[in-house]
Amino acid sequence: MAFSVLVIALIAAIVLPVILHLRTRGNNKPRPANLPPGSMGLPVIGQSLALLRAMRSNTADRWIQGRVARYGPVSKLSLFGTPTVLLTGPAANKFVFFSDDALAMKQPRSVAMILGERSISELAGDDLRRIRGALAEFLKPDMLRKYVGRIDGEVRRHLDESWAGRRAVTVMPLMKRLTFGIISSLLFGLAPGHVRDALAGDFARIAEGMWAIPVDLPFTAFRRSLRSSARARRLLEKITRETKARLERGEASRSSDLIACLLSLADERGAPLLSEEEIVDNAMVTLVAGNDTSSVLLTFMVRHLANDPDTLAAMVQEHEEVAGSKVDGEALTWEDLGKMKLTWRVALETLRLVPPLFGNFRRATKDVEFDGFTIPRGWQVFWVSSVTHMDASIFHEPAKFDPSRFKDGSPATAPPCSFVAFGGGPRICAGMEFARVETLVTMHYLVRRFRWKLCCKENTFVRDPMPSPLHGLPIELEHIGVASSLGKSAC
Ligand code: HEM
Repeated sequence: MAFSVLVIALIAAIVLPVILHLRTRGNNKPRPANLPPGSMGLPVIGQSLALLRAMRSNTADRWIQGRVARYGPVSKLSLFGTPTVLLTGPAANKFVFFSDDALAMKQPRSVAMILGERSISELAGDDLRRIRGALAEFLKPDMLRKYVGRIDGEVRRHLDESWAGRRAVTVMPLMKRLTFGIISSLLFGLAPGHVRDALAGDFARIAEGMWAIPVDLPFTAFRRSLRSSARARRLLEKITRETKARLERGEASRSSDLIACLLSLADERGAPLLSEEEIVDNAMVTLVAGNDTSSVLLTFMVRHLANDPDTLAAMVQEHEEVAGSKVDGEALTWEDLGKMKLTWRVALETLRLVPPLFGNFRRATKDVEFDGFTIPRGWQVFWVSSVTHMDASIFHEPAKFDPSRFKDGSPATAPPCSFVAFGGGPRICAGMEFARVETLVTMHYLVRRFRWKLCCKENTFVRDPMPSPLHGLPIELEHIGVASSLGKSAC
């Protein structure tokens, strides 16, 4: 049964698109002469399977570098059924991030089916500015400073429940649980419990489907993702209705959570700034964008610190100084986070070495030139972070973990758009500050309560599509005795 479904899926995924491609080939407009070098591979399939395979075997960086060595920093290929130009290097990154008029943030169609048609990743022009501005209202520092105490409470509760008293833990699933708890509390006001757990399962399946072959047949990752997305959407619609009622009764305010904030925004005529569909789609996209990325960062920080006792010792000192200025059990504040400079440098260096987002796509809205080549209208542009992050001419000894590169917050001598873990330009990660807050708060309690040793000597990871360390990073824990006292937290 499962085998025949697989065969049908393969036929649908490979043969049908080939037929479609052959039927529509004659209608294609002539291609410009100065296309970038590179092969388009097999019709429709192109290099998609090769890239996905390389990501799963942790050789995607090498795969991309192989193309750069062969064709140069600008090359053409075909990914997910669309002709694509791969762009690498700081100048190319800058071009991608600052060419909003010519390169739209258009995800493959399958992603829009999962995340909705009105999400920030699908919109352009005034709609995009309106949605981005609305999300910024919630994600801006002035707002986030109010949430430090709530995040502090989530972190301490998580460590008490899932780390305290254990001799060994597996880091990746725990960090996913923690960041999902934080983000679902702040975005939707969801308390710990089975609704939150069920939603976490749905979002895990949603993420799996986003980089899967988009075949909507039983037992495919894509079908599971669509189903989970529909279920998550129903829950968010219910939460949106309930939040609206609570706002009307004065039981919630604009700063309660993201949904309350978006519902409270009005245009100059007093009409709601966002429709309910836009609120739900953008809450979905913010959760997807913010959950796995932060958990990957925290997991790989734990991994790097296990191998770097000097950096860990310096971080412990930084956090003991912060703790020394507080009453026992008092929650962290925004001002405390400003003192955790070394910890943020460690985070940035971890992001340089293991950027959670391997790269992303744009779509050319018109024929556009870069480096003497034409990128035709309708083609995808694929930017990747790792090639720049591992360029020895920008980052000396690029494979070395060296947080001092980020002494002033950004790599001192690097050209603009060399460090692109958060993207860049007007579409730079909208949740960068949010990520900083949850990372610093988590690390504060982690390094003061535990020491750890890696259980696996082999230091590898796969991308599926997010980086995932071998076996989820099992570690042996040593408790060093700074117990949590949640009772006194500001939460
Ligand atoms: C370590 C953590 C994170 C990393 C590495 C990261 C990385 C990125 C990157 C690279 C982009 C830009 C993609 C592109 O230009 O193609 C992006 C966009 C975005 N991120 Fe993050 N992110 C992180 C955490 C978060 C968090 C915590 C949130 C929300 C709470 C968030 C919300 C968003 C949103 C909404 C966008 C879309 C912005 C737009 O399209 O204008 N991210 N992120």
